[in-house]
Amino acid sequence: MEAIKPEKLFCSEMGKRAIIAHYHRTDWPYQVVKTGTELSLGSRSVQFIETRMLHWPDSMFSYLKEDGILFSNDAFGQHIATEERFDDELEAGKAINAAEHFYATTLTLLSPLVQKLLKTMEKMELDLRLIAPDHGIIWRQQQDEILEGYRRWSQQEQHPEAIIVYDTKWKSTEMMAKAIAQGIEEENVPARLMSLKECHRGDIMQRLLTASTIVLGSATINNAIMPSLASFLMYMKGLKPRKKIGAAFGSYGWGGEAVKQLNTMMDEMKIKRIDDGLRIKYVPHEEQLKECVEYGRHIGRATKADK
Ligand SMILES: Cc1cc2nc3c(=O)[nH]c(=O)nc-3n(C[C@H](O)[C@H](O)[C@H](O)COP(=O)(O)O)c2cc1C
Repeated sequence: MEAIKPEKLFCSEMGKRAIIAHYHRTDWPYQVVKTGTELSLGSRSVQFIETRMLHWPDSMFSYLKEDGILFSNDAFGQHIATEERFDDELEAGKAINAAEHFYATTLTLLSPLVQKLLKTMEKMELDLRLIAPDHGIIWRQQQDEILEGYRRWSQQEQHPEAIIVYDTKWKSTEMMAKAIAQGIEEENVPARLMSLKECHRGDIMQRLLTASTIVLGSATINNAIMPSLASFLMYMKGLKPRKKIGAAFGSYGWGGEAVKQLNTMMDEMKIKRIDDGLRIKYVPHEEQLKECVEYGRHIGRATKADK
């Protein structure tokens, strides 16, 4: 600011408050704008549309009417590092995939606001020749696809698929996870094993954005679930995924509290639990693995029955 010395600094009221909270400068030339404000730049004009909480309080779209460019702030963005500038310069599907990851890890909890925003945009009948988010690539070919993606993701549309998120110390819970996955697939429902030792929590949330079923597995350690599960579930809870069904399992030695704790956490997240879960003492033997397969089939059937 000291170097540029702008004549005016256009921002929303919330933007002004945020800038002051960061830089503590009340003397900068703020010019507060809001939805509907139009700013003439000579041969061009900018229209502002406030998009509060998408995903910061000060978020705002700026629309350059004459060129059909929507500077969309965080919306429609991606966490992607690439030399390319435009969606069509990336290999097919890569930009949408990155946008889906961004949505799953940043916007899921704000889905009701996204739905409202999409309606507002529809009413405004914007000519969207370019959508330029703050971070990520610019959409110049796949505008319809990204808007359709936001419609589906914000409505949390899902398909029958079970994501098995688990951790294990000595592999008994993993043996259970694999047998449960087998049972789910025997019911012709896709099952994806996601070990917390191998998968990033963001990647799990992306898969969970469109999958109907979450199956949580943990060994009991010190009367509790494993720390990796606790960390993942805290993250997941914040993102507020909706319309899920769930189940829990785990190996234990004596008290076996983990499954009960997983159940409680699912209840807190309003996940519709299939039942009270499956626990096996120490290492599962052949008959118990069959029980796990049967439990998987039960989850598969519940997944198919869930509407
Ligand atoms: C450090 C440690 C603490 C444990 N604490 C408990 C416990 O509080 N309650 C329990 O039921 N089992 C406890 N166990 C036993 C494990 O739950 C049991 O060995 C289980 O089979 C491990 O499953 P895994 O092979 O999937 O890691 C503990 C094991 C370890 C290594």
